[in-house]
Amino acid sequence: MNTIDRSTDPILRLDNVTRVHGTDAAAVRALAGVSLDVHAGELVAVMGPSGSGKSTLLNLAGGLDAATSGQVLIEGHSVGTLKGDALAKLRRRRVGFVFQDFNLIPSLTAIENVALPLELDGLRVGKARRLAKHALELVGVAELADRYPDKMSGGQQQRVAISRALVGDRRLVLADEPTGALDSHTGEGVLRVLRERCDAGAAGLLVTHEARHAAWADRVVFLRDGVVVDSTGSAQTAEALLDPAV
Ligand SMILES: Nc1ncnc2c1ncn2[C@@H]1O[C@H](COP(=O)(O)OP(=O)(O)OP(=O)(O)O)[C@@H](O)[C@H]1O
Repeated sequence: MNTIDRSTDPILRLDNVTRVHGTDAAAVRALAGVSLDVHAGELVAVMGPSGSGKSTLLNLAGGLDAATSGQVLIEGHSVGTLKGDALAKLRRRRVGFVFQDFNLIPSLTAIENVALPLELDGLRVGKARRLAKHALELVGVAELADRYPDKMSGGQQQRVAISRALVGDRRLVLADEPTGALDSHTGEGVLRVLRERCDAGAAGLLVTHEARHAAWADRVVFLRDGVVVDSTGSAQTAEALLDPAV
């Protein structure tokens, strides 16, 4: 882990963000007044019980969802003011997502899936494929380059999805339980890649239920009922909060 320069602007800033899903009697306040900065070089773990707002936080951080109030800034760009193409471009260029359910496109091979965001951005196919190959190598699945998702195990699909999140020069990497489908050895490998990407200058948010995964992070933000109840440098403390018996 490296020294984080907090004197510069953060790559991700959440400023007093509230998100209410639904309206009237059905309204659920998933996040309430959350403020969080994630700087270049920093990996922040987000922990908390089911329903505490972790996925909502990640979706807002990546511009997949809009805040009810407050502001989300990615590299200084206010996500709430962007619409349509401009928002899609910001997400494609600056944000890498790793979802729980992979979201690979079934009709594309591994390398095509990874190269797609770069090609959408106008990179020439050859260059996009070279970068995609490198991203697959990083997580140890280069030999799967020409395989389709339905011919891969869950763990292999997950690693291809991680390659897609890391390809190019995304400065913000958002991962929701990225090791869910992996055995513990492969899972650790994926976290190491995420850690290395942050050490190389990206900012990362990692949602996890496991304290040993949170231990890869520089600090842990603990959510309960949509509120940050603790922000700590130690995964140990977070573990104790999750389970008072620890
Ligand atoms: N689209 C939605 N419509 C209505 N309520 C929602 C919606 N999305 C989330 N919620 C509610 O918002 C709250 C936070 O949900 P969220 O999925 O962010 O929690 P989480 O911590 O990620 O949970 P888990 O660990 O189970 O994935 C929950 O009460 C959930 O039911």
